Amino acid sequence: MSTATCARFCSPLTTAGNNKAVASTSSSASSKLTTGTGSGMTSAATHKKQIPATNTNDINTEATFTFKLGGKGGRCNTNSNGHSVASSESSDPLESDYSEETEEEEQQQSKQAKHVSLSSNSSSSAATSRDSVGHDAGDVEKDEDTNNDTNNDDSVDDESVEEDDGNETDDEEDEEDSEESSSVQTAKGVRKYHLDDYQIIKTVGTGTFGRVCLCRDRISEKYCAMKILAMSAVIRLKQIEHVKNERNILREIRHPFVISLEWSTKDDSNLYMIFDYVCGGELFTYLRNAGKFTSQTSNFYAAEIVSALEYLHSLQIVYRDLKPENLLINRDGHLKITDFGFAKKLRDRTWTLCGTPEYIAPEIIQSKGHNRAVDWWALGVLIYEMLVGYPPFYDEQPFGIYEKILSGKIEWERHMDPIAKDLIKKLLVNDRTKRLGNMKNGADDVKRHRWFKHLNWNDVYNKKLKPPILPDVHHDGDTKNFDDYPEQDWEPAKAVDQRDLQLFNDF
Ligand SMILES: Nc1ncnc2c1ncn2[C@@H]1O[C@H](COP(=O)(O)OP(=O)(O)OP(=O)(O)O)[C@@H](O)[C@H]1O
Repeated sequence: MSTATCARFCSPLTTAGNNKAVASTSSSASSKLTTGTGSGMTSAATHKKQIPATNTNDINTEATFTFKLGGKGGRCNTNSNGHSVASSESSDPLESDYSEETEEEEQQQSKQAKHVSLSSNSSSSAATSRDSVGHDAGDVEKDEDTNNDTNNDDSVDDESVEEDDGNETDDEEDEEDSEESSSVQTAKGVRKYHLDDYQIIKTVGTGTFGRVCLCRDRISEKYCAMKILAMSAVIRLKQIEHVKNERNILREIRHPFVISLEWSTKDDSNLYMIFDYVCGGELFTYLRNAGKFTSQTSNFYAAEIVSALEYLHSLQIVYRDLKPENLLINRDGHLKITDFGFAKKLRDRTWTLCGTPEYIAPEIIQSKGHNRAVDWWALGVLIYEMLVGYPPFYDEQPFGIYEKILSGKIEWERHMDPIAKDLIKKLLVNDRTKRLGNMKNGADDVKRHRWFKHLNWNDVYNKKLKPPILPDVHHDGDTKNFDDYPEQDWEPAKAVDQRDLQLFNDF
């Protein structure tokens, strides 16, 4: 990596509903790009914008694959606050990758996509970030995928149509329950949940549509995290189906390294999701503080992610937003993957452009249609970033990042663990049918790689490995590992009208 800088754009954040930027006393609201060495950074938010400087003498360049930058590709849009979100060009707020597309629609998309050049808007400054980007399927192209992709026997791609993974997991809620309360079967019997059960304590994170607050369940006295999404913002940014996907998928899954959704509800202005509170903060912060992780530390986190990805993929869920910002560390030092905003259930491929520029797989950039293989690609990027301190494909503009991803050139640190390097190379394979994890043995191929040779995977799942980092927390509700966000700026979201409310009927 020839440049020492990496743009980690931390965009201004919206308060729930009023679309007003949270006062920039929160350092994460500033979007200045900085150069750093990993030391001397003062807050988690500052770390978010820095990538340690590279010693250019310490690297050599090897091409692991070569691919010509094609003329087609996707465009990343950003909202007015700088958060990158699904395209607002889609005409229908309900249109999304959740619905099954007809052949005619796909042809139409293909035509539209021919007008979308990779360079078009992708260099928007706001998208120069590690924010997730999403793009409605309506603007992307179905690729015939006649590449050598289909020639490999190990390929798990088939030509089946993407599943309508709509709200098939929805349960009918008890009709007597009001919007803001519902009865849920718990281990201790049926519990009638109500929003008033939760005492909001402090904001610990903000996102595109609202914020995440530490709160306390007055009944169980447990700390939890409440994600509050302003419906008006979700509608405006055409993210209705992504939010429903997130909730539906979270309701279906349970895994030691995946965030647990306890309950979800809505009123006439917000959607609410209640999670376990993960008090250690983001892996991202620890990585920026350390500069880079040892092979052993990286191996520990990678193993927990492999375990989680294997589980998600077994349920045909592709996660699509793997990055250190979405990995939280629990009090016990184990990981919890959070933010399922781009997760999707699918049988084969999907065409929605989403992810985070540095972590996006080539087939997403090329609008080839993508599947679970994108998660294995992102794992390769993540392992590299943990070991080196910055991602393998970096540029100040997304276009530059995409060019590098497609070029296949990776700069390797001279003293990098050769076995880890071998795994990364096998994950960062442009041809997804030859990518480790996406071949006929699935996750087993990754689990059997030499870098993981010493592991007993049952021990991984059962949290028997010793975590390399134990967060500094004094109690379960400790917020010291999160930034401070000004609470006084948080104006209540405005209620949406009945028509808009109906869009969330099944939430
Ligand atoms: N269960 C949790 N426990 C502790 N902190 C959490 C939890 N869930 C989320 N957070 C914090 O809140 C932040 C925002 O959460 P999340 O990424 O789910 O929101 P989002 O609206 O989807 O964000 P974005 O718009 O960036 O995708 C996280 O980065 C994390 O720091």
